[in-house]
Amino acid sequence: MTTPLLPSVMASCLTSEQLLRHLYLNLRDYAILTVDPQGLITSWNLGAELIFGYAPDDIIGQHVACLFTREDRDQGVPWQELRSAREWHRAADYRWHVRRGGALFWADGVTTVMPDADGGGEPAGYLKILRDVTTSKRAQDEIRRLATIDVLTGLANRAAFDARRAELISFAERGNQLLLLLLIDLDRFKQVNDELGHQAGDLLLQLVAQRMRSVCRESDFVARLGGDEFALMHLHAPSPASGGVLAEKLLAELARPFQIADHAVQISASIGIAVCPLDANLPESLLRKADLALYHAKQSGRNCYHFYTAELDRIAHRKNADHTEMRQLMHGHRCALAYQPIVDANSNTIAMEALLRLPGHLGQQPVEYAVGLAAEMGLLPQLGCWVTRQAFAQLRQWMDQGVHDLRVCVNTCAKELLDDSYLDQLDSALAEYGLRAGDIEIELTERDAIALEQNGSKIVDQLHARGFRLSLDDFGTGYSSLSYLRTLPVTTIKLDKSFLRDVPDNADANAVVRTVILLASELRLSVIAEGVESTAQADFLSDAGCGVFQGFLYARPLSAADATAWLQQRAV
Ligand SMILES: Nc1nc2c(ncn2[C@@H]2O[C@H](COP(=O)(O)OP(=O)(O)OP(=O)(O)O)[C@@H](O)[C@H]2O)c(=O)[nH]1
Repeated sequence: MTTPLLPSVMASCLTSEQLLRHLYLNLRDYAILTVDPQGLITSWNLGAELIFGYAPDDIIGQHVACLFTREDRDQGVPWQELRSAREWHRAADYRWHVRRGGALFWADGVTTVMPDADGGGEPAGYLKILRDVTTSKRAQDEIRRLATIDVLTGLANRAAFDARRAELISFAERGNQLLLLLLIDLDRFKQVNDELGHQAGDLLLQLVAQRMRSVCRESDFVARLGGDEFALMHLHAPSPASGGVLAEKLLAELARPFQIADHAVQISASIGIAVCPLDANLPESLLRKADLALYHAKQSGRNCYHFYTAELDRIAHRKNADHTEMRQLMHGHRCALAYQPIVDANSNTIAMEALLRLPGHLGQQPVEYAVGLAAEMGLLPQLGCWVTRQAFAQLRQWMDQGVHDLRVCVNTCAKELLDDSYLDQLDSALAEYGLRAGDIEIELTERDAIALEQNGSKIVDQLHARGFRLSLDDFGTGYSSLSYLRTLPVTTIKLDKSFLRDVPDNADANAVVRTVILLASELRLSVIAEGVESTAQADFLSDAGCGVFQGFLYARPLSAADATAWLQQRAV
């Protein structure tokens, strides 16, 4: 509603007193009132009447405090406002006020002091001007609320969680209380989206939010941090262990099937718990520790909870250091390959297995650890490509030096083979070094071969079709599922060294080895015996029909230079 203002020509003809009087009487949107030094209302304009609902006769002579809420009155706000106006000449009035009948409205106003006529001593009174801005206040509050809630579930969102976490930590510290932070991440939620669709996934998240709320107390703070990750903060915990009780309740509640359209969906969750102030008393660090615990719960097989421990921090630091080391190794090309000869019954070297060697801490770990780390960091294609090219370059060099009938064996894993660029980089390395696919033997473990098959990958067939030799590494340590031997297009099995431990002194061990060799021969597969350490073992294997060996009896893994010398010596 607009206030009818005087036309400027007319205004210029008025005295200031007339102008003020006109405004006082006509401003309908603004409440203008005066109060005496004691706070009693002395005048009341039309705007005040309209906004507060009191006629002048009803209100003049009342204390201005009656226009304030009960809480503000209890806290002395009306008197404080007059005091501030006296000390600072004005006081902002931006708060809830009370209309006649008790309804509240949000006021935007100011209280100023009116000096007494001779300009000194006590003020003559106060002038208060305000307007009703409830609509815009509610709109602002709604905007603020929307900025702090997760629209899908109605829980607090990440921003609200961050703000509240800091507040609760200081409550906990001031009140000597324990604050539990639980991070909850649904397990394999992606599958729900993939199988039932995104809408069903959304509905599930909403139902999960409801169940979480049902497990918590009113005073607990529950938020959705994003995706399928939730957080719960619980103040006044009687002990750190109560976090475990709460986590178990949550896990049990989430384990009950969710009805989504026609489907009863069964899910689980993993939970990480950190306790303030025992684990951390800074918001970021408390969150990081709960996150480490959650990561550990996921690593431990999911559907469980885990508390933060200093050991997790140590592991995380170690992992961080390993990540840095791996990045530096890849960047500075500081990896190397060693080569272990594979010999036939006549002691001819028929192949060299390329083995990755890393310096530093990573070098002291099993090679699978480094490979897993590279996969985690997205560096596996780069590492695999480096190994392949290095091994191919070495074979080329040996061929150029006159070595014939030698293959190089390169180890791979399912993750590497599943990378889209794998075949292309193999092809281009073959072309670059002028090699044939038959010069290369690709080794993968049974476990990896099965993982590839379960993944629906055709890569093993594609490698076979291109003419690469394929061998099943560490045969006998994985599933040893004989049906895979029939279906996988492998040319060779590498009998794991654990088979040879008691050969030839133990009749049962001998029987197992003989049987595996016989089976391979029936399936027209070659067998390479790994880990041959004694002539007695070699003789036994030869008698059993295995004619290809690898092990310390012949040679340990050699540097590239030593492997070259080995080959030259053999040629002589
Ligand atoms: N329906 C739905 N899905 C979402 C939403 N936000 C994220 N996601 C999906 O939630 C999944 C969360 O991924 P992760 O937590 O890494 O995967 P996960 O399958 O739960 O696997 P783990 O946590 O390792 O057990 C991703 O597939 C996201 O695309 C959402 O608002 N609605």
